[in-house]
Amino acid sequence: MLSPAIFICVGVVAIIFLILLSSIRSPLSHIPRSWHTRFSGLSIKGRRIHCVHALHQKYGDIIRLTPTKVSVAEPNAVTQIHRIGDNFLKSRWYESTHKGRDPGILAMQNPTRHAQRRRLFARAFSHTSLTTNWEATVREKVTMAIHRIKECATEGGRNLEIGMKEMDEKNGADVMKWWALMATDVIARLAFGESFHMLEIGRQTPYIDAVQRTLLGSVIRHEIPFVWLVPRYLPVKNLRALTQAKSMVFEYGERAIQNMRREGGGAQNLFGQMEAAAEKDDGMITDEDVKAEAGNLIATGSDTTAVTLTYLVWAVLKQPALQRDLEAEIASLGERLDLGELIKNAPLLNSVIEETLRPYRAALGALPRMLPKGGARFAGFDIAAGVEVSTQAFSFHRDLQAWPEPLRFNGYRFIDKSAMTPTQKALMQSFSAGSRVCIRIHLAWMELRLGAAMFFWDCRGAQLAPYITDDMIEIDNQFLIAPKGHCCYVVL
Ligand code: HEM
Repeated sequence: MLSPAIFICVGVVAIIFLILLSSIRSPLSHIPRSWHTRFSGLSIKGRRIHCVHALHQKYGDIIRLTPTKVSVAEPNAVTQIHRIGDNFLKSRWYESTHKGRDPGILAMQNPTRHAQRRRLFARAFSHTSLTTNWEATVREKVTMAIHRIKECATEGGRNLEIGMKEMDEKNGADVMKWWALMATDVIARLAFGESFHMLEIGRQTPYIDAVQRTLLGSVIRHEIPFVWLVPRYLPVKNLRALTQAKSMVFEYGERAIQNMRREGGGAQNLFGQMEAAAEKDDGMITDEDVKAEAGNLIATGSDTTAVTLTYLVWAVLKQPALQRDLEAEIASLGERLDLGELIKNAPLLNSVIEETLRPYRAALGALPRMLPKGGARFAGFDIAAGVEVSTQAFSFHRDLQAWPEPLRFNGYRFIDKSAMTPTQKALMQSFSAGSRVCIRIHLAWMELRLGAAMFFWDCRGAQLAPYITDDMIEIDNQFLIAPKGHCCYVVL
């Protein structure tokens, strides 16, 4: 019988042999790479976007990440991958995170099913439908968030004066927390037909904890699959909660179905509207679809907006001259802060939002796609069909050739859009592009405009709390990005 030591040695030799074999047989041997990505992608896990960016800076715009995966930052290639009709389908990773269940619109691979699902969402999420049916709800939630921020920031300012300097609710308003509660309350109203009242209670519900665990679980499963197998067999509560979160999210979707049945196809019920659209379209939306999409809406619609608004406030408060200019522009618009006015007559506000989305677009990391039949040629490199290519906005939104001083936050950068070069226009993919562009782009813009405008109207003169360091705001990334300290406190 083999001793355990021999057994382990044979296993290690077999693994090394397989790694060498996959490296030798890789169809990507001609693509620039570091010595380690020639063999595996293990070294880029963890701080993925930073590692991939560093590799791009060293080896160029087209690099090999593993023996079977490529990352692309060359402007023409990025545009081609995210263009309508070029058939770069989402990679298998998306659907693998939803084994055995409807993946929902974000993860769907099949282009026909995806187009059908998008059509069902289209009417409810058009700019006109949103302003007619949802502006009042969004405005109400933003107003409440700003009220809570102002309250905490004012108390924080007073306490700091008397020398209380610890990072604490009493010493400032954590804008990241309040933006997250605001965005989640908005999307819960849309998806479930009821508010979760998180702004009123000041914290997130267990359901939102479960949604966040689901996202974390998907990332772990993708990045380190063998580690994912372990938690379900360990008697540790938090680890088991991680693996059970997805079922909880799915089951909670029942609430969305009940509300949909109660409210029918009314303008204030998203799924009711989708069901009505499906009937007209000769299609259908099942209860399972509603459950999947309700969870998806919460996952995609909360932290994306909250992180963007957090970085926006931080970046503006870091530059007092920019803050003064922005506050003056908002003050000139009148107390109502009409959405039409914010779109047409607030060039600095819109420029600051776009500039925030450049280095801090919430989904800055890799968006993986499969190369279609016939493969592609990117920047002189032929890549075979079926290979996974990903683009990461973290790299092409700070491309040294495309953007002057890409690492500087320049709130005035997008004031004169006619001065943008064709490359900048092609690369500025704040909400991605092509057929998989963010479907709630109008809702996101509404929340960003109202959130930023009301903040700089009501919290004029706000400052970053003294204990908020640049290091705490550094980008941490999983699927989305977030400040490393997971908070950003301000005082008045
Ligand atoms: C500032 C806020 C936001 C940013 C920066 C953002 C960004 C993005 C990006 C980059 C994608 C492409 C993802 C991919 O290819 O895998 C995307 C897709 C998507 N986003 Fe957003 N998003 C934002 C807000 C929202 C909100 C508020 C919702 C929901 C209420 C939402 C729902 C979705 C959905 C469902 C998709 C998938 C679309 C499809 O595949 O057809 N997003 N978003």
